[in-house]
Amino acid sequence: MNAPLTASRLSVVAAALTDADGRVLLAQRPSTHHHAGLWEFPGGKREQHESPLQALRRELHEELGIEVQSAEPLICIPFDLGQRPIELDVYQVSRFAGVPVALEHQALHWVERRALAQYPLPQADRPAAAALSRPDRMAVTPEGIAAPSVAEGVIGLLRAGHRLIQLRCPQLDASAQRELAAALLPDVRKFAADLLLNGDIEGAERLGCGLHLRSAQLQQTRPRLASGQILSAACHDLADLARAEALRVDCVVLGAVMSTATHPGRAALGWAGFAQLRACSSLPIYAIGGLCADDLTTARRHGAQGVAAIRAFWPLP
Ligand SMILES: Nc1nc2c([nH]c(=O)n2[C@H]2C[C@H](O)[C@@H](COP(=O)(O)OP(=O)(O)OP(=O)(O)O)O2)c(=O)[nH]1
Ligand SMILES: [Mg+2]
Repeated sequence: MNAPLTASRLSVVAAALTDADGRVLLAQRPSTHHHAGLWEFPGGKREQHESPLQALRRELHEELGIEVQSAEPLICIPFDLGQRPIELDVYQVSRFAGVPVALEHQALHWVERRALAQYPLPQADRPAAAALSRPDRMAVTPEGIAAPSVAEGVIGLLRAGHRLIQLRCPQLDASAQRELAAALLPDVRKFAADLLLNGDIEGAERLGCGLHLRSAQLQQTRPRLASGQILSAACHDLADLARAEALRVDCVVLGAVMSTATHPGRAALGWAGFAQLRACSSLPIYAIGGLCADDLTTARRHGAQGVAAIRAFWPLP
């Protein structure tokens, strides 16, 4: 199945305004507008003669009565599933003059980042809410190394600031991988991080940790996980993304974006191919395949939550 090709997307700019406590401003759309009553990031359609930042300044002046002083690109989300394909270009704005007033919206709320997903948002905004509240890197453990070295490497990842780690140990049997996860969980929790157990549904259910579904497991029913247990899934195409969405996963890993030494035979999506698939899903998506931390800016520009990688993040030689 191919993603539908889109000649042009409507260019929309929006702002994640943040206050001194890091909360984000959500605005309730007017009752007369498309998506009435849903909560959004203030902004609007970019006019032809405008740059994204000029459009953002104008929209925030019109809608909130504030003057933007600086804006950093957060994520640019191509999204083709709505009434009209859009490209939602979201900027983080922490410096502005004035106090936001609802000049066009029904209401304004300053929202804790973790609570953003609890608001009814337009589908296209879901990846932006995730970009504001979840890690931009997923570190995956390398195969072929002994359990003590995996444990040492995972502690190194936590110390280096990684907060989302997928434990993938095809060299161990399922019970040894589960044992390793159980031993690592106290440290993972101490760092307020999440550990995703690769492929072991029963293990994740028992240990109360996260779970990363292999693409071959996407046909199954939703695992019984509590709301704090992150569910992610490996996806390679549109059909995988649709199944992951039906399973209500929290995020997916999509690739390969670049061809890699570990999967030489698999055709690479390239960033354009990645964005085309991204546009057909409302899930937060980590890009994988020949990528490293230097690719984070490019990843965000193509609508990715961030980058997933094995060797690029692994702290041991
Ligand atoms: N501003 C904004 N628009 C969004 C978000 N998410 C989302 O799907 N959209 C869609 C809704 C609209 O179809 C389109 C642009 O919205 P808009 O209604 O704000 O446009 P505008 O401010 O220029 O308003 P108007 O001139 O049409 O009255 O983008 C979001 O977070 N913020
Ligand atoms: Mg608007």
